[in-house]
Amino acid sequence: MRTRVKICGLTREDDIRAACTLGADAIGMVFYPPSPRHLTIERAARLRREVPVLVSMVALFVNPSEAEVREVIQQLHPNVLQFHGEETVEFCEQFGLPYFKAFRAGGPGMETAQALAQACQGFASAAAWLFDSYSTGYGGSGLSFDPALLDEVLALKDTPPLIMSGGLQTVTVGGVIRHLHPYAVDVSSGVEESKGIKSVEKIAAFLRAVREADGARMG
Ligand SMILES: O=C(O)c1ccccc1N[C@@H]1O[C@H](COP(=O)(O)O)[C@@H](O)[C@H]1O
Repeated sequence: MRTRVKICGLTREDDIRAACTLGADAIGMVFYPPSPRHLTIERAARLRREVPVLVSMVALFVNPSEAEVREVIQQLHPNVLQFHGEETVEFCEQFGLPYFKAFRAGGPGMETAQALAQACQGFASAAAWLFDSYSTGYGGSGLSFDPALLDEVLALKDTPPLIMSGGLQTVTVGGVIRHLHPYAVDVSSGVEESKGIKSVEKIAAFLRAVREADGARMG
């Protein structure tokens, strides 16, 4: 199966058009005010029109209120919700939409492979488990993490699909795909010129690297 690609933290129409034209499977929009990639509902509504049918729009939150999530759902009709904070499983499930639960590997309560696997198992209803590095800003940091922290997760049976993120770049994504065989990869900083400003060349190179790694895996 080919590796799906989510490009996250887009803030410009041109970047969304380019990412979708080049073959991204999902576009992430950030609804977390401290992030330099944060979008207001009004801005996101304009960007939403650029996401073509059959490409997923993922709405990313960090410890949001229920009302904030409902407002985004009502106004923007995301295909998937991504929860990147300390949300509970009950909170994530209540919206009736598929959701990705992000785990910040190496962070509080997830310092070991065993603790990380235990944290994940509480979210069996997630559409995917997403693995990011730990950073005080919650994500989009460009930092990677030690893949050994995933050892126990990879040994689990019947898990939701796994999405790898955390400082992925064109030069590193191939190795991640070859070693971990994730369902998808998620990138933000690695395809940017500056925070929130994507580079079409970097997006193209990243997608090329994913296809090359998939080609090598499938022989
Ligand atoms: O993109 C952000 O600004 C962001 C803010 C808060 C939480 C998560 C955020 N993005 C997610 O972070 C990871 C890793 O990003 P990077 O490639 O290391 O920059 C990714 O899953 C983004 O969806």
